[in-house]
Amino acid sequence: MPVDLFRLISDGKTRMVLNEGSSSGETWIREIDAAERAKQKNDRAWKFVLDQIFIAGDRRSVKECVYRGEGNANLVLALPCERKVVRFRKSLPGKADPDGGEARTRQENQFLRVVILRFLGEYVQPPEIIRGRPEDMALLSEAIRSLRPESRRGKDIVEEYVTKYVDYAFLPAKLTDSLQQYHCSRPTFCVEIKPKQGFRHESDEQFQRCTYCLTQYSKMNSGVIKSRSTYCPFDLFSGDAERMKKSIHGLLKSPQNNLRIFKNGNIIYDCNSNPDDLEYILGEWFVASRYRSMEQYLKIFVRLVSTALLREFHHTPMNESAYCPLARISSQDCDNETRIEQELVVKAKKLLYLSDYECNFIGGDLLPDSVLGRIRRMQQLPYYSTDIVYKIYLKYIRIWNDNSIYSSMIRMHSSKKNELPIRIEELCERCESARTKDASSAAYSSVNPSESTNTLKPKIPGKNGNNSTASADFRSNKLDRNLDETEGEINIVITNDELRALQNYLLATTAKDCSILMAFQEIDSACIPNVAEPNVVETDQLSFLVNVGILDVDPKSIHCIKKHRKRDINVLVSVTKILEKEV
Ligand SMILES: O=P(O)(O)O[C@@H]1[C@@H](OP(=O)(O)O)[C@H](OP(=O)(O)O)[C@H](O)[C@H](OP(=O)(O)O)[C@H]1OP(=O)(O)O
Ligand SMILES: Nc1ncnc2c1ncn2[C@@H]1O[C@H](COP(=O)(O)OP(=O)(O)OP(=O)(O)O)[C@@H](O)[C@H]1O
Repeated sequence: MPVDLFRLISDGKTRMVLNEGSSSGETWIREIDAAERAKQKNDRAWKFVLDQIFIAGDRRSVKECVYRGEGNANLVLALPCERKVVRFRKSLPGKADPDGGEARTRQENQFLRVVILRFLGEYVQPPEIIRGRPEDMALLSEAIRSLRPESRRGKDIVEEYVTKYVDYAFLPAKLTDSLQQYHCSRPTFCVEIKPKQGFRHESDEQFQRCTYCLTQYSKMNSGVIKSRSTYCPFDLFSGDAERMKKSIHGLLKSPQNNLRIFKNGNIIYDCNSNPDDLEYILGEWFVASRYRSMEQYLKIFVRLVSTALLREFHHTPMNESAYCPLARISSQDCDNETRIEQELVVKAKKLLYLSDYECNFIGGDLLPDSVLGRIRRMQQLPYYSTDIVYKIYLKYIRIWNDNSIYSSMIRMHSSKKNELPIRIEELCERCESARTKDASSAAYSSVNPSESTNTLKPKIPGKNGNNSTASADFRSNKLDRNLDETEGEINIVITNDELRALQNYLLATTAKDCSILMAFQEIDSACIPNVAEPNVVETDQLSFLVNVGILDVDPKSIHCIKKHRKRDINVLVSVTKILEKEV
């Protein structure tokens, strides 16, 4: 834009330029006007967010009901007037993205719309992106500090780009609006389950226990939990009534970070609760039931939750073409180089065998459009064994980063045939030309969503093989990214199948870490509103309106492959340590 024009616009004299203007000047002005309108709209949206969070007129105290929860990466606050939540990315001190999280947030949003929706359909509702002000983040962070669990306070909310999602702890207005005529205002109860891994590939069948059950040993060993849970994801994903009941009982007994119950958006049962409180909680929930014993309450709870997990709520096309098998790999890719030390594996296997307990890996039928069916199907995406995925990771990590891997994935999933978007030779040329450019130039230069899908910019390795910009990897703030000297070679070309294996492994990881939220509101059977049939569940002479959503479907950083390798070794060490004492 010409400097004079810029000055005039920033002086607010746009009309004058329009009168004199050239056509290109007018285009600039239209763009600036649109940008200004968008900014004003964003500022209003942000103010509305803050007004719902802070106590009126006091920007230092938040309303108690707004803190919803947090995980490792994000903190979530409820927006009570809108039935929405706002999700803030957390960062370690000094590790926030320099662009306020803009590039990452935009790519995550695009990943969700283009890739995730094709797997999980309408169980996921894409968010709205809002840009807050850094000074408000500091105020917010201070004001909510006391509401946060001690163990999560190491990270803070700093980045100004935030996302606003539907609040799945409540029913959507389209279901509840019709209730108003019946003056029905019963509380909404919500059950959150983080089911974890309910499917494993044949190539990963090493142990008689599943990843979740094995991870319990390392959590015990590190003191995160006091006793191992009896919950097994394979039982939940089996679809079999008895096995599901067993798994739900396991979750209630030891909720850990896998089960939470909310009443009107407030947490009433989680890992900090006493299981003895359950009787009171369920009694309050099923107050209209003619039953009164804990056993009977549990029966209703299990039926209700199982029905919500197994029922088909939405029918949207699934991305079946993503499941085409990978080419067979050559025998040299199966060598021992990147396998976990066999001695440790054998020892753990033997101890697990002696412990005389195994997970039931038999997977039952799930309806394809049920929430469990959708999640399990995504976990089934083809990839080579975890050993080989780790090997591919080490081989290419100097060339591929989160930005390049997800840009290519988004392009692949946008294409009708699900083809890899780029010829491998083309990628090579790009790597070569990128390397000859100034190593300090940004690998992740595009924050424009349309650009980020159309250009693949491989990362430019720095001196030690480290990435030249932080933002090329989404979760750079929480991973040790100092690559060993031996890791990665630059002059090698990834094959289509290797790239697909990496991408599918990451997608499956997202599906192994997402959460399901089920909201229930009891209604009189006499006044069942005119809503779609799947949203009404009738059990034990009670009727409920139900809604189911999936959350936390963020793209996983490519470096989680390395993290998983460490986790798996740690798990086996913990298994041997604990079982040596037990068996
Ligand atoms: O590796 P896992 O299976 O222990 O899963 C991690 C979760 O641990 P969990 O076992 O569910 O307590 C972990 O959850 P917590 O922090 O333990 O609540 C995160 O969800 C982590 O994802 P990310 O690194 O934040 O993207 C999860 O890491 P990813 O596996 O998704 O990379
Ligand atoms: N759309 C939503 N509606 C209702 N509650 C939500 C929503 N999104 C998140 N929450 C609540 O906030 C909590 C933390 O959110 P989220 O799972 O996104 O955090 P995270 O840091 O990404 O988790 P993880 O540690 O699994 O990576 C959830 O467990 C859930 O209770």
